[in-house]
Amino acid sequence: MKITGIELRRIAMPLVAPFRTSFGTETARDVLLVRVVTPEAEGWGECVAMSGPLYSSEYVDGTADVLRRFLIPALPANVDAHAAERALEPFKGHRMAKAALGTAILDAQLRAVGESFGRSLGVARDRVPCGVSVGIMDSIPELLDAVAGYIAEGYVRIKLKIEPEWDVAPVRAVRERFGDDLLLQVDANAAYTLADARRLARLDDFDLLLIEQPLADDDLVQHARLAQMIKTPVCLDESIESAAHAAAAISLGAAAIINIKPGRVGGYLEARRIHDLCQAHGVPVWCGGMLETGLGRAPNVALAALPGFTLPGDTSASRRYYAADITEPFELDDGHLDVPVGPGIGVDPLPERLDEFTTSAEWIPL
Ligand SMILES: O=C(O)CCC(=O)N[C@@H](C(=O)O)c1ccccc1
Repeated sequence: MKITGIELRRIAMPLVAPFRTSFGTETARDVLLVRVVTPEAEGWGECVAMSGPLYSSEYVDGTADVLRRFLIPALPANVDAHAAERALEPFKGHRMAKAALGTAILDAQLRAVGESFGRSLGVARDRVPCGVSVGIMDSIPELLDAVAGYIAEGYVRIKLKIEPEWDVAPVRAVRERFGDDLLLQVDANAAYTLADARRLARLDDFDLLLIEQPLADDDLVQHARLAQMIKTPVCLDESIESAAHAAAAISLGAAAIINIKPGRVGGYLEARRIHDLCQAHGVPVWCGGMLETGLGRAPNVALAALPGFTLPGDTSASRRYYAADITEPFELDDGHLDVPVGPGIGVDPLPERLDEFTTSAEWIPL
């Protein structure tokens, strides 16, 4: 495929409510979108990097810079998703930037031949069960109201953000209010250390599906030690940036479950490799979220339909974060989202909505 040019478009998307995690509070997303233009088709990729390097080392201005100065100029004249992945290999890290570019190329490539993303992955399901992520709140009554609302909307799994001083009490309150059958898990975003093991072991009383990223992103050995000290299965997110990381985590016993986020691991080709590796080792995976707009949500829902995704992911409806999405909104139906069936990622930005949220647009001719 010959790329005519690439657009780097920034949009500002207000969140319906502040979203608080152990590393900060989001009230709006400053999103970088990559649009790849070829004579046959256009493709879109959403970069999941946050405004600041708090979830990972990447941040949105940095991804735009590395795309403009290094990644885009490195693309061969004739490119497809695999060739692009090979061409970007020499550049260290910047996986979220690589993922956005690679996804836009993959989307254009699939649209050009009329193949859906799900079909290209070989998924066998046409819809996926959806979980929802619930931020840290100011009080437990407020948390219980929020959880009640999401359960009423049909979400099949609740994930609670936790941090020291907001962990055992909120989890106990949710368990007591909504019963033992509720699929419930927690996400610490690396807020604890091994010194907190005894505190984290108190969560074993609540039959959680998993505890996500309890310790530092760069410490598989400590996670393996913690896994020996608590009953709740350890799930890794920030620690897993590649199939090699996943293999190391599995062999060390640092992860019983893995959260796959295509943006975090450099794109959907690597996400697929991690899925296949985990399936070979009997390690369940689920699809994480980074507050994506519909452009990023669509390929995630297709990915989540692969057989190894046996746990509900953070593939929530658009309305969980946005009053108005830049695509037709993803709507929950009986706790599920339909896998898009159109060519490529299967959704298109709504032009007037996209323009409404655009803060900058830069055209890079190739
Ligand atoms: O549903 C979503 O898209 C968000 C799910 C979620 O909780 N994402 C968390 C995470 O650590 O996984 C996150 C939030 C904000 C920023 C980065 C990551």
